Amino acid sequence: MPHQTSSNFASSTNSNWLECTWLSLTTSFLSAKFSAVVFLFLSLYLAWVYEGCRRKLCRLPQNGRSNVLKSYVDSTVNAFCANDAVRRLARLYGDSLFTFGQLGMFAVMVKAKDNVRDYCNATEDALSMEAAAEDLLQLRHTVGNQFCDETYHIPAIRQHMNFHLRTKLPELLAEMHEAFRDELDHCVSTSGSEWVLIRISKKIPQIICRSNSRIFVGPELCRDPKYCELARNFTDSVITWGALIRILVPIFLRPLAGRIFRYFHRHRERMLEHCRPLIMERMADQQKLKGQQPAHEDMLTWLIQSEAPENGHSIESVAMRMLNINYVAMHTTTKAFTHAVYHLASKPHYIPILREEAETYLDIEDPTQWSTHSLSRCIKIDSFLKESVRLNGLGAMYMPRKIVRDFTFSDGSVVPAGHFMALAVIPIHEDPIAYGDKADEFDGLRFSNAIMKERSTVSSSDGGGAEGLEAGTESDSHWAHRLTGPSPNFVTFGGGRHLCPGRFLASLLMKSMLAYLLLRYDVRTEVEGVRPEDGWFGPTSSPASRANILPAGDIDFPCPRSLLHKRPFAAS
Ligand code: HEM
Repeated sequence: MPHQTSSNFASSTNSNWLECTWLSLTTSFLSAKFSAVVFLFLSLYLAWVYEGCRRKLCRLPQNGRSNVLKSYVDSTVNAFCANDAVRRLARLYGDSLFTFGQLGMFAVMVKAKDNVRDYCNATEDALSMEAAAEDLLQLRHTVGNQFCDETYHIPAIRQHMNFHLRTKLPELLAEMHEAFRDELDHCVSTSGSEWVLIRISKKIPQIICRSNSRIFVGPELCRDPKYCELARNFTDSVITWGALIRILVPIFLRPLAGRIFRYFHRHRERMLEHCRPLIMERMADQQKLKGQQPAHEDMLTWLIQSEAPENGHSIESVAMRMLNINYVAMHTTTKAFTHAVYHLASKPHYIPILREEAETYLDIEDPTQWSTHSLSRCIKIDSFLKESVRLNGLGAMYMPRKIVRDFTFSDGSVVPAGHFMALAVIPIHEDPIAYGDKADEFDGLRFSNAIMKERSTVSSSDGGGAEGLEAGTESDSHWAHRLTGPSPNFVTFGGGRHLCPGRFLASLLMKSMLAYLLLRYDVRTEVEGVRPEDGWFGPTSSPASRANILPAGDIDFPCPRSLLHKRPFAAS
């Protein structure tokens, strides 16, 4: 190996040093140039994004928005306190439209009574419910086009299900009765003397799912635990993942994220697996009977009887509609009823009042004997449920719509296309003009008292005494005060074009369940008189129990549970 001399070494070190210096000078010059270029592009990009956001924001109503940065910060902060933020903005801007930010998404909020009317009556080509659902929940990616495009489940509910509710009620009640027994009776004391802790939020979804499914898919499938699990959890997973995809995933990656979601959950395939034999049976039924009474009167039959979509009633199509019906029916009713049970458990002075009404109008020994007529006479139970959903709903932004073309309200306010709009349900439901000074306080008999007051006014002006209008009869028309009666001041079931067609079923089931609970159990919250607080994330709220993450057996866990105590069967 040749040895390097010191002079050689010195000269080579010198030349290396020069080379290195030259190289590092060039590199740093180039990297400075490169950094400058990167910096320039980044600044331009940020300026472009800023300008885009500014333009996007500046077309929205001035109320509720500020400069770009603050608006985006506010929209993130609002995600953790949507209820208080909406209340504050509504107080600040009165009846005017205002902009409400939620995790980088901005919606124009509507509150004034006349604006609510315009909003509810707007056509789909101006304010689109479907586009809003697709966009906000990414439904096309998470559940596919067929789920979004076909809508024949709406006439199936409106025309067939509602028509058959009266005759299907005994089945619904029988299933509810069985479900209550299966879910609660083995937990509660049979002696009727001890209080037993029950995590009621785990029980209510099972009872509602079984009862609804009894008239959707019949007696076998409604008791299948795997089917019930699918029917119960579908909505929550679609809503949660849809929102996460919208917030976190860039547009071009969303189809992939949707595929991954579908691959893991397999909602469509599981629904098909469960329903295929039943749908085939109903289809064969339809062909044989030709106009006669079908052997199975349930939602699957009603779907097949509804006007066929473009590609006919394929098995896949009917299964998708069933999935869609579970999507709208289960979590709404579950949340609404859980809220009501928490109100009842924390305000036990209502129990004797409501129980007395149930004992007066309903058969206390056999709930399957209850009829739509006898349930409609229970106006105090109806009122209690309505008051509960008035104050504790599904969230802060109701009936979201995508603005397809610029929309003008009758008061002249214009909102630009491309944005979202929603009803500010909290200030609407807490409006002192509609509900008086104590609008934000729970008064379980608010609506039944209003009905009684109107009745007494009508009967005294008739001069006919009380006999003209027997308390609790169906002959009088006080529908505005009923749970199912929509108005611009009560939008729990929506209003106008998309008014909930399932509200009669939801109301019947919730009234039956509350009456059943009152007739058979005592109920109170773990901490007496304290209603478990609702959980909020983003614009959605849930009864507190959703935060319930410890095993049900852990009775020391301080999260909300209800205490149920079995009563002797016919005790008053
Ligand atoms: C307490 C329970 C329920 C609540 C609070 C509720 C609430 C609502 C609301 C607010 C809307 C209007 C949505 C909008 O305009 O954006 C709606 C629509 C709808 N609901 Fe319900 N709902 C309940 C139960 C049910 C049940 C049990 C069914 C089915 C049997 C059902 C089926 C539907 C359908 C199909 C629509 C869409 C109607 C249309 O687009 O024309 N809902 N619901």
